[in-house]
Amino acid sequence: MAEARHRKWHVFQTKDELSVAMAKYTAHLSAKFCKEKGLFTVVLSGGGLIDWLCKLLEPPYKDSIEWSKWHVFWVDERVCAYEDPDSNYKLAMDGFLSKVGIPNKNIYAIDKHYAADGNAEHCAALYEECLRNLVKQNILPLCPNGKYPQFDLQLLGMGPDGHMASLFPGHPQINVKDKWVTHITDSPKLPPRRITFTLPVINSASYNLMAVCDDHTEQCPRSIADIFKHNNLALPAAHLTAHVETMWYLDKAAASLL
Ligand SMILES: O=C1O[C@H](COP(=O)(O)O)[C@@H](O)[C@H](O)[C@H]1O
Repeated sequence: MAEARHRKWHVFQTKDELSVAMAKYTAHLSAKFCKEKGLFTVVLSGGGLIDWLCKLLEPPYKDSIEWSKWHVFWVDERVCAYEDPDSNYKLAMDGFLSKVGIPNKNIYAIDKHYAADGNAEHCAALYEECLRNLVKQNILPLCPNGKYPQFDLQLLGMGPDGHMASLFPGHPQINVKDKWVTHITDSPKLPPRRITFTLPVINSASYNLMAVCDDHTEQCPRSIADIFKHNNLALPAAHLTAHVETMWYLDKAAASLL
């Protein structure tokens, strides 16, 4: 494992090895937080990540993880119907969540009706309200500065252009600090309407695990090199930190320019 500034990282020879390590990391934190607090708050993203979580559906994890204590959120969501193939909720439900015993009430998706209507602003406001209610119910704590919710683990991905969640290079959402959840209606990656956690919320998590596997574009390894060698803050993913640990899992191809 390598470490620089606030970042730790591992490079894996294959996606399969990355996936095994991601399952181990997640299972370890699940056991730790379930023991300490009686619950585990996990934030998912969309994209390739859900595929790479598949090892959690295999022994020894599938039967040993205390799924009933998980509370699941999305760091960003595409504002479309739940059934739409673009939906991050659908991706996670079909590929992961429907296969484990997490109670439905512990799965916090964006509002179904505003999502189907494409109303990104309302979806963001209601998702923030949902998080604020969970703080009142003591399911989500606030981070030490008292301003933002603190999730136990966020499982993040990075787009080849260096975006994370739905914070895109050159778009103003990266600067929003007075909200927990904001929205975008002109995302450069389709679909255009999305909601996203703001950067201070993302960085308030106890543990952030960012997984990046090259998708055979030249842009992805270039963005990784830009972040790791030059700390190029024009790329939103370069801003990633966490309260306890910021871990990057890279496959060999994504790390090829390091
Ligand atoms: O649009 C999105 O893209 C990013 C990265 O996805 P990937 O397909 O390059 O793995 C993802 O993390 C985010 O949640 C999603 O909405």
